[in-house]
Amino acid sequence: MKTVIIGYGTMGHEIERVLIDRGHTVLFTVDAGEEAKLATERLAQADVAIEFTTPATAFGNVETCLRAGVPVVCGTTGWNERREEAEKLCEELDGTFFWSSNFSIGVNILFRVSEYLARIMDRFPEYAVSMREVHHTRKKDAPSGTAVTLAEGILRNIGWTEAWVNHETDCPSALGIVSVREGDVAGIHEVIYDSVADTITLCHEAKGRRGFAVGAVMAAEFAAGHKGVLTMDDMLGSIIH
Ligand SMILES: NC(=O)C1=CN([C@@H]2O[C@H](COP(=O)(O)OP(=O)(O)OC[C@H]3O[C@@H](n4cnc5c(N)ncnc54)[C@H](OP(=O)(O)O)[C@@H]3O)[C@@H](O)[C@H]2O)C=CC1
Ligand SMILES: O=C(O)C1=N[C@H](C(=O)O)C[C@H](O)C1
Repeated sequence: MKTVIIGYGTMGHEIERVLIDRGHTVLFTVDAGEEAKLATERLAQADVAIEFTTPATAFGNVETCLRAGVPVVCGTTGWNERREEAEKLCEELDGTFFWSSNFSIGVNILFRVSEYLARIMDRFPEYAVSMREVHHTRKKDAPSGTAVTLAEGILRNIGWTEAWVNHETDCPSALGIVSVREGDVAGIHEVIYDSVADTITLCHEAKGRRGFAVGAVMAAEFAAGHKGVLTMDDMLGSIIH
């Protein structure tokens, strides 16, 4: 598979290592200030592009790939307000756009388990639900994209919750997400149900960034052979359900 890596930072470098390990070719990488490399005729030589940049730049890069007819896998978080626009553009152009807030297999298992637990907790309003996420200090967005996906899954399944807020709260219908930034933490996510009797905690801790990169490359392999707006459910649906 001939790939282009857009965003040659921490994830871009990790993804490059995984691509090479899996026998793929990196045609070129693009970092901030190198956007000229994304000329259609160059980009169009790729089977797939993998985009991990910043909340402010993700939409533009996804649009460029779609207009060049190149399937794009995007892991950038913090640009939810423009994702629907990207999905519409993908449909209009009959392209391929695969986004996930978290490409690691472990977190995608957590997403499923959390929704399952939320369906049970719907019947136990004596619990309060909250979340905590911890990441490195370079992270630009809060709460993390993964925390937002987890929160959306909980809100969909628990009738006594109404909205998430990005701080601690005593409001019983709100899901408070606490974001902590320290050191070089790769990513910790906790979902906590607390009552006077006990506490139930779901926790995922990434041991590094390899798991995100392997998932993103698997997504690129999948995207290179599929059309439309793709998700981890499309890729893993038959395995994790
Ligand atoms: N979905 C998932 O599984 C995961 C998602 N992420 C997300 O991926 C994103 C990137 O994370 P990470 O690699 O740690 O961040 P980094 O800051 O290490 O890397 C981002 C890179 O993108 C570059 N960049 C900025 N603007 C552009 C542009 N217009 N075109 C091309 N490159 C550009 C930056 O350059 P410069 O520094 O010079 O600005 C930097 O090198 C974040 O949104 C993060 O939340 C991270 C891990 C897993
Ligand atoms: O910025 C990161 O590092 C990460 N970002 C993603 C997120 O916002 O959820 C995924 C992972 O937690 C690492």
